[in-house]
Amino acid sequence: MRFTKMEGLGNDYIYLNCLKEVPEDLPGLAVTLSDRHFGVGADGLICIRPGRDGDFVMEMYNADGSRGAMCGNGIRCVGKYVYDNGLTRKTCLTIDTDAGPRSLRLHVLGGQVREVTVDMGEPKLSPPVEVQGETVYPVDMGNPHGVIFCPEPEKIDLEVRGAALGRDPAFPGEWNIEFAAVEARDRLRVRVWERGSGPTLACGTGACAVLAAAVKTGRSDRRATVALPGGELKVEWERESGRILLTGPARTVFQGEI
Ligand SMILES: N[C@H](CCC[C@H](N)C(=O)O)C(=O)O
Repeated sequence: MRFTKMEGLGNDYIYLNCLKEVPEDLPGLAVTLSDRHFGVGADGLICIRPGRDGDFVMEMYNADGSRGAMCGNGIRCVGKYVYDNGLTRKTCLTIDTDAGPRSLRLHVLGGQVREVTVDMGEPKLSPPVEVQGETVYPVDMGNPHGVIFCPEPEKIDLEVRGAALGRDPAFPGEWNIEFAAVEARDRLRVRVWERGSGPTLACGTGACAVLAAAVKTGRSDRRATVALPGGELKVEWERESGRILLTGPARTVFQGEI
């Protein structure tokens, strides 16, 4: 089986072209291939399938085999994959996800996609909750996030603190947890613990969740740069449409066969 390893700000997934056939036991395959010692190594597995309402379907699995409803870094790489591999010539396309269809605009340079803008839809914010002594801002980006503002996210032990919060009974089904510092009204610094994958170098839906919570609480403007360990994402929460636009890179690392 051929695969393509791709990354968006170091949030790396293994991509399978499932347009014609779908391997059995995708959750099990996600676990096996994501292993960074005995497998290919990744934050999870993404299968590209024929579109339902959109042009293609993105089916995403975390490294522990659990299904993810939406993936901001991953969907940018799906856009790059289908264009660079000649599966589409469209630079504006729709990708179906478990969280619903998402529109992409591919920025092509030299015949290859370098950067992608994704319409991530409308964030759904709930009132803050006090959990384990933290004020957590729940934001649904099609997947569940808990945002915590703090002065130095870099000092957080994500394996301990992120896991404990993400698995708190207050958050049914486990949540993705972001620790965010506000550097300026147009710049946020974020560290992420992802359910099903652990600490990651970046999280696209998480970056959107942080911006939404920061705007809602008066901490930031509607357009900001979100700086993560793997790099920077541009995020804008449009006042008119109420939707969040996410812009960032997408890169192919290597192709392989298993
Ligand atoms: N890394 C992804 C988010 C994965 C979320 C996944 N951990 C889940 O919700 O199960 C992103 O760039 O948006």
